Amino acid sequence: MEDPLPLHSCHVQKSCMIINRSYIFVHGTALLALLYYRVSSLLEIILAESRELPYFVSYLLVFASELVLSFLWFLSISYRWRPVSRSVFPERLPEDQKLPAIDVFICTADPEKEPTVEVMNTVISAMALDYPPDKLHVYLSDDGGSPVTLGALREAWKFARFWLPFCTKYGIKTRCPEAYFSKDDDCDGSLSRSSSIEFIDDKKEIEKQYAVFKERVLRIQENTSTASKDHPPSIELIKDADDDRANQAEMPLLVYVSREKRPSHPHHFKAGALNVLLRVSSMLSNSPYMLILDCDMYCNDSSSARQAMCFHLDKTISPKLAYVQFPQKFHNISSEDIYDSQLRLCFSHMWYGADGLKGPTFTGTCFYMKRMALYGTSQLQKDANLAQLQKVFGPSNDFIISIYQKNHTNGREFFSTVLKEVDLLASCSYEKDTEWGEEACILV
Ligand SMILES: O=c1ccn([C@@H]2O[C@H](COP(=O)(O)OP(=O)(O)O[C@H]3O[C@H](CO)[C@@H](O)[C@H](O)[C@H]3O)[C@@H](O)[C@H]2O)c(=O)[nH]1
Ligand SMILES: [Mn+2]
Repeated sequence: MEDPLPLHSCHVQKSCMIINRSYIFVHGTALLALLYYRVSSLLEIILAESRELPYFVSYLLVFASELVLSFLWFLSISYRWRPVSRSVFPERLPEDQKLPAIDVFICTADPEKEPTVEVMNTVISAMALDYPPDKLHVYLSDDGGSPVTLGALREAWKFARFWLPFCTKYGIKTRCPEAYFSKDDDCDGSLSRSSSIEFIDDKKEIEKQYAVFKERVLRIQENTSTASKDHPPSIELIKDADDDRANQAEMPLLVYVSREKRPSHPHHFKAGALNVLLRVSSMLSNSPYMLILDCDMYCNDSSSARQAMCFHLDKTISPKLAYVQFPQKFHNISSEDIYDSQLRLCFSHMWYGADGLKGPTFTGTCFYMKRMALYGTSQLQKDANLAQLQKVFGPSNDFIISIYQKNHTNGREFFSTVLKEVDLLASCSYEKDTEWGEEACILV
């Protein structure tokens, strides 16, 4: 059988590489000449009979600082040595039923510091990714255990019921509602022009729904108490009031997860929250890939999941690939951004160089991760017994089974049957005396 067509291609940016290497050669030669000059002058000073101590010390300090700067420059060569760019071919991906499932992990901690409407926009944009809904599972971790976040998430689900079909019907590109409605043009969406009158009516209607959604979230914020550092685990499957399963099948799974927090136990901030999501999701969906997002991010390209799969499913690189990192784009930054808080240098330049050597740097958000890469199972002996596995992964046998099972499930059907196990996996003492945080974990 013929090899399938590659899902992605990688090109070395040749002209850029030639310019970079010429520059490295010129700069490197100048540096070597400078170092030669410094060393020989230093020897002259040492050998001279009338040596002035202050002059000698200051010369030494200047030389030391030049050595440090030269070393830093030397390290930066790696970003210029072999820049590459990659193209993806999502049209070559297998058909929807054969695509692997994805769990989306979103972390939030405090509704007073992280505006709830924005957090919900992140959730909605993830639910609206262009990916089969039965293969998409969105988990919101709420470290504050706040009724505000839970109430708002229920409202987000209700709004998503209108928003998702609207995006699909008109091929909307910007699937974060706040970003979509704050744009002036009506041209987002491949089908918006062809059926313009219907589109304008539908857009007005969905805009009204969005205003209602925001209003309800603001009302929830007025009436309920906020974040706490001392609360039991609480996991809820978000669904319609009538729980009509057939109807809900068109929606991704949406789960609220608030892990147990006690002042006496370390919670390891975002990394701790992600590790809980890793365990809890293994009981409900166990998807082989995960998208990790901070609560102030949104998916600005709905095709990102399919693009990521072009790398994860490409047999030429997938065995060695742990994550696909997307760049972060920053908004609301001062127009006088003199320190480049947008990190443009990183995303538009350094990553291409890093990718040409070993792969781009991990930024802690906006990446599609392979679940198995986090469990560290390759380090384990093949014939490890249950006691050894519990030492690594903790006391839950169901969780250990899920690691080796590898098949994806849809927790909507059996949520109530795994609730007890899920509570154990989200408890604050679960990782005690295990290798979580060392061998099996997310560290961000
Ligand atoms: O106890 C905590 C603390 C934070 N978070 C969440 O973690 C994310 C990042 O926290 P934030 O305070 O916004 O940190 P930043 O400095 O903005 O984070 C940047 O830098 C971190 C590493 O330093 C990365 O992990 C982040 O992805 C990156 O956006 C947010 O969604 C928080 O809600 C939790 O879930 N629990
Ligand atoms: Mn942040």
